[in-house]
Amino acid sequence: MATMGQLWTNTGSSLATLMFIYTIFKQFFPHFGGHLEPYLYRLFGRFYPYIQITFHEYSGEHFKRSEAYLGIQSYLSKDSSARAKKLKANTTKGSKSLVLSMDDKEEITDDFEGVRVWWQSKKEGTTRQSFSFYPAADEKRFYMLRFHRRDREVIIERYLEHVMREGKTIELKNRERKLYSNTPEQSHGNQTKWSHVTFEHPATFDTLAMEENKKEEIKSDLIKFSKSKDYYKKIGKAWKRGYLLFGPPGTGKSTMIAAMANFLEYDVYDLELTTVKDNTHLRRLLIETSAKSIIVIEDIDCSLNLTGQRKKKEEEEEDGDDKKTIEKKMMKNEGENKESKVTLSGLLNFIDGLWSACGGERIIVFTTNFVDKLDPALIRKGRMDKHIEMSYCCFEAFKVLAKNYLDVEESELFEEIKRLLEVEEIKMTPADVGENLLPKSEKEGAETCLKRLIEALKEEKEEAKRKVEEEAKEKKEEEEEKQRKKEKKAEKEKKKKIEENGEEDRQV
Ligand SMILES: Nc1ncnc2c1ncn2[C@@H]1O[C@H](COP(=O)(O)OP(=O)(O)OP(=O)(O)O)[C@@H](O)[C@H]1O
Ligand SMILES: [Mg+2]
Repeated sequence: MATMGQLWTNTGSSLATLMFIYTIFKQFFPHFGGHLEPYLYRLFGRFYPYIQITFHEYSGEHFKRSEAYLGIQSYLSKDSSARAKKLKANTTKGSKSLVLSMDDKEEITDDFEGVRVWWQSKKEGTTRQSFSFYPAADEKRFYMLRFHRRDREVIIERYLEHVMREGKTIELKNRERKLYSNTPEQSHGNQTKWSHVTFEHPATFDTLAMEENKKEEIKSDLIKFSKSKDYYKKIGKAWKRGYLLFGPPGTGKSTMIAAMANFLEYDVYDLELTTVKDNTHLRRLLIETSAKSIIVIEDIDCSLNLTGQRKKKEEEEEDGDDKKTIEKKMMKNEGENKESKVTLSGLLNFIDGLWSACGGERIIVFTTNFVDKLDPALIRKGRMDKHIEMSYCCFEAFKVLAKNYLDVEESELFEEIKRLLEVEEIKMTPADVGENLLPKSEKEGAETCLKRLIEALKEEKEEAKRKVEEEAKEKKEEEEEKQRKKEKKAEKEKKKKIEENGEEDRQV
């Protein structure tokens, strides 16, 4: 004999079947039994053990597609392309590839923590033929999530959050990344000051010529940062990190930024400080940046004219509080340079003032060729948390370039190159090494390119030798000049003293 439980289950499933038939029936005869519907649903609800949640495509104002709907669409795209029989392909604005999602009336299942749920893509709307720019006016699309009521807690408390998080991640992965730059204010009136193009720089950490352990250190630092949302919250710090890249021109600072952006899949905001009118404008630009982005200020020393100012400072006063003095200089700079009134304190505020905490998950990168000339206040830890020196090409870095440029991992010419770089300590930037390794015609093989590099390195050595000799000569001449001046001065003083003594004798 059937137990009571089984009886209820059977009744429940029969009612569910009835309800299903009724829904299909309704699609063909939409006006039938409208007044009965509330009673039917109430009766049905008593036995039907499932809960349904709908997520509409357009909710709220401004015809903006709902974030939840888009998140679910992305989340389901990974499963639906494998499981659903009818798929729909879409190009979404800002997405780099086609988004496949299940077609209307399709259903797929999903499992989470041992709980099964059903997702259905649905559409409701009029059959009337009309024209509208907004599909929401005629058709209302939505996703319907169905789950057993005993799983309510798991779904509400964890599953939905999981869907949104995963969906966001897929969305971010699929989106076209952008390179923003700030344009001079006058041409844009009150509109947003960032303009953008698609970011397509091919540099990656694999193509970056650098010691392997240094690369790994930077990569793990970036990964740690991107996964530390809760940690930053716990320690009460805004979720951002500052990097200072310094080194001579052509050592890969800009390339490193591109590699970082590609590694983290972040957007890049290239901030040109000289076109920023004042501190308020700078703050506004910061607010307009999105999360998951790298804000770059290249050649910070040139942007704020700190080097020139610093020279004057050294002449004027030997010691004193660095920050105050530079700030003073920058105030002066305001008068001299009508175009930009950004001050050091404005920039410091930009990096770690209260506004900088808006949005979160941002990396700020400064690059400079002259790290010693920068204000210590600007680059202290906490503002620029990680200082990375980009230096001349070492043998390990050369091997990366040889592999990338020539597909060569071993060659007998490597020994000579190693000797020149390590024993002779010849300094050549990765940019120059790369240029020498680059085949200049179809006929040029790897060996020709490597030999060209060896020649160039030797030339560099001669050049360096010449430079050292020249510098020594200049120094010697300077010393001699100094000595001459000193002797002249001593002679003058001696003469003066004799004259004074003679005067005194006469008076006596
Ligand atoms: N470490 C490197 N690894 C791979 N390629 C490099 C590296 N350094 C330089 N290059 C090559 O040299 C070119 C110039 O490098 P990059 O613009 O990154 O130098 P930089 O340090 O930013 O110079 P600058 O100080 O003048 O801005 C790049 O296009 C890249 O191809
Ligand atoms: Mg650069």
